[in-house]
Amino acid sequence: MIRLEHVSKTFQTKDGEVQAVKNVSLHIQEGEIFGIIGFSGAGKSTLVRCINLLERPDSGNVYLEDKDLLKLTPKELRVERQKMGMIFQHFNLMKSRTVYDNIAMPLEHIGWDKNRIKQRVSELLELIDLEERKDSYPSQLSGGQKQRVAIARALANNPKVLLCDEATSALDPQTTQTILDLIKKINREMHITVVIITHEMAVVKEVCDHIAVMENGRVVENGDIVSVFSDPQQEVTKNFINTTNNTRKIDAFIEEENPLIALKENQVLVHLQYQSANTAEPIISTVSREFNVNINLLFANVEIVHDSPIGQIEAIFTGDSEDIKKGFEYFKKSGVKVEVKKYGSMVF
Ligand SMILES: Nc1ncnc2c1ncn2[C@@H]1O[C@H](COP(=O)(O)OP(=O)(O)OP(=O)(O)O)[C@@H](O)[C@H]1O
Repeated sequence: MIRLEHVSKTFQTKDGEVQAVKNVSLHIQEGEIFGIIGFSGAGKSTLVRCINLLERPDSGNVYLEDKDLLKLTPKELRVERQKMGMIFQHFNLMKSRTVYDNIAMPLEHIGWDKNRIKQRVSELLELIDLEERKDSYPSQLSGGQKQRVAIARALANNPKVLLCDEATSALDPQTTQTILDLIKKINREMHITVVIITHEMAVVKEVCDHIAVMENGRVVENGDIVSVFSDPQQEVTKNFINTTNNTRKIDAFIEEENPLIALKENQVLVHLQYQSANTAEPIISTVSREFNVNINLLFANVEIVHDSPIGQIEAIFTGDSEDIKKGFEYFKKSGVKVEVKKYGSMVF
């Protein structure tokens, strides 16, 4: 649906050149919700603006349904752009226009007649559940309501793609959830491909099928959401994942030599990770029973990513080193990942 090939974008500033996007290639499939995540300044906004050519890349190609957007005439590009709606962190609504008029605006621009506009706007007001607020002005709406109006405006012209630039970053968690539910509904029921850029892992975890992680203008990791969550490769990805759970607490405990994890000589501190297919409890009790290893759970966390539970456990194992090793083998055979975080004084 959308293909970026070797896209780069550099800005000239008074302090010199800023390479915002460096040689990025991505393929966004039709019908998916694709998340682009990265810390502030990673280049996410610039990249997403290269998709609809709000920013023109310096080099590379941008394809929408196999059309190379950079090769189109201005008139052809206007037609292709209509296939992409966009929403923003601060909604970008026209303050002097009512909800109805904000949604109608893109349709007026392309010359629809009043009756056709009226019918389309009422469909959209129903979709966003704001029929009774159609005569309100943006200043009379909450943040979540404003974003719903912005979504309706972005969808007015029946686009095939919805680009969301930090669309929930200005909203509280509960309102974020209602906007994410609406985006999911639009994706599933209207078959609109969605690209979400965000710095919030919780957003990605909730809605995305696929994720690309950006750092310093590059895409450093890219894959389906469950694979990236269950087996992150890059440090930056691990940091993002840890923002949604408490496993990084254990690293802080290790760092500060917290007494909670002071180990005796026959103990090790272990991180276990498992997926839905291998629910941990029976495996833990089997290892404990069969290999005579005492397992004391410190933290446990289960993330539901795309309806698939991914569990993380921090535990202290106590026992003979040979038995603990056999226990590790049993976990690995059962599909549970094992990482020793800290040793007592035993030798493996
Ligand atoms: N129009 C511009 N002119 C000059 N520099 C720019 C421009 N737009 C972005 N940049 C710079 O490019 C880099 C990437 O910015 P970008 O906004 O794409 O990152 P981001 O990941 O979206 O971050 P944020 O979430 O903070 O918006 C930053 O160093 C930024 O200062």
